Amino acid sequence: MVSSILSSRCPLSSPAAVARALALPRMTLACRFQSSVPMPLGSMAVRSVASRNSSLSAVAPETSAKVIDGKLVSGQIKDEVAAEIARMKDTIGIVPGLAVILVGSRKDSQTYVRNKKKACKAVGINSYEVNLPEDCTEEEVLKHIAIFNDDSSVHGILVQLPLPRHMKEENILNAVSIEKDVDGFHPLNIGRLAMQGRDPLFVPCTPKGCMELLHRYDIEIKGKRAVVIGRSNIVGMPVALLLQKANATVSMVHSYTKNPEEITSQADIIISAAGVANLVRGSWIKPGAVVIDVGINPVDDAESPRGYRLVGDVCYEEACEVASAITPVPGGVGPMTIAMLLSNTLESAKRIHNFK
Ligand SMILES: Nc1nc(=O)c2c([nH]1)NC[C@@H]1CN(c3ccc(C(=O)N[C@@H](CCC(=O)O)C(=O)O)cc3)C=[N+]21
Ligand SMILES: [Mg+2]
Repeated sequence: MVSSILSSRCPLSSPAAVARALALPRMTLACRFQSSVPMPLGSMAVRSVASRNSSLSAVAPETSAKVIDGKLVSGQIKDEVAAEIARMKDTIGIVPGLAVILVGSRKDSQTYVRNKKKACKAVGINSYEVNLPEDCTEEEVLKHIAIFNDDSSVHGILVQLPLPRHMKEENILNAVSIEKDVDGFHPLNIGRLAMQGRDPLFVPCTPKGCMELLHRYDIEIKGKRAVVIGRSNIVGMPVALLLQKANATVSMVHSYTKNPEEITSQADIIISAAGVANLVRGSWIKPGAVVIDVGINPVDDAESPRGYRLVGDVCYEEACEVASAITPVPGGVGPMTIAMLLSNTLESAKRIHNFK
């Protein structure tokens, strides 16, 4: 399965992409790392155009990273999940169910929820959705969680994050039954993830998706140096724990890290979840390193129908010339997050109904 994936290469950039890159740095480098990391804006644009031009004329294929195709792998995983769901339905007549609670009307959250529902449908998971207004009370959300906790047709419960500011995330996440916590955000599941010799009932979807990509591309983790950029509860922290459990030596880089480039350039594996476009430059990456880009940053783009497009945390074109393998954005970790949610929901239904 992997051989066809392994041969796909970083695409050469189009003239339009070069033009966009010139406009990019000014918009995107206002990041929280800026005070600690000197990033010469002018030289970046010049350097990246120079490297693009050379790659347009003649680039040895060996210098271009393998693309880790999350879209492709997520499709394989969805097929596997769909087959298991069909087998379960045929054998015991049970169909897995996922309940999604969305509070407020953030456009990005609505898009994610819509995509999750679509993905459920594609693999045969029943999905249930509750939409609550931005100004509803915490009690209202807790009430719906309680209903889903007690509903035997629901095997997974997901409360879309972020929640409105007036709610305490901890109270909400605490209320989800750990048996149905397909996001893996319940403190008990996180606590077990952190402990040696214990396993959570669920591993958070995005971190699990990153690990699954490394595994399916036969990238060794044991004994390797891994650097995680960002320390969020939903990605940075849990993915660092998973890497550690897989016997990597793990460092965390965050907004208070002095000279992050010095740390990242020692890494065999970089997982970036900072939420800062173009943070990770080519010079931050050790030649041959594997780069997993979790960033999903909107940048203005008049040519795109939505008026913006999504980029990761990593300067993709620069990284392609240094890394041995890299995930694109879109088409990398994003689709894997959804595939892992489906897989966690199936796993939950199998466990609840003791289906092997
Ligand atoms: N309780 C909770 N659980 C989550 O798992 C959760 C959440 N809250 N809040 C927001 C983040 C973000 N997230 C993504 C899911 C899919 C893509 C995805 O499919 N991205 C596509 C393309 C997206 C596009 O083009 O719009 C890609 O990268 O190729 C991205 C991001 C889940 N999250
Ligand atoms: Mg992606």
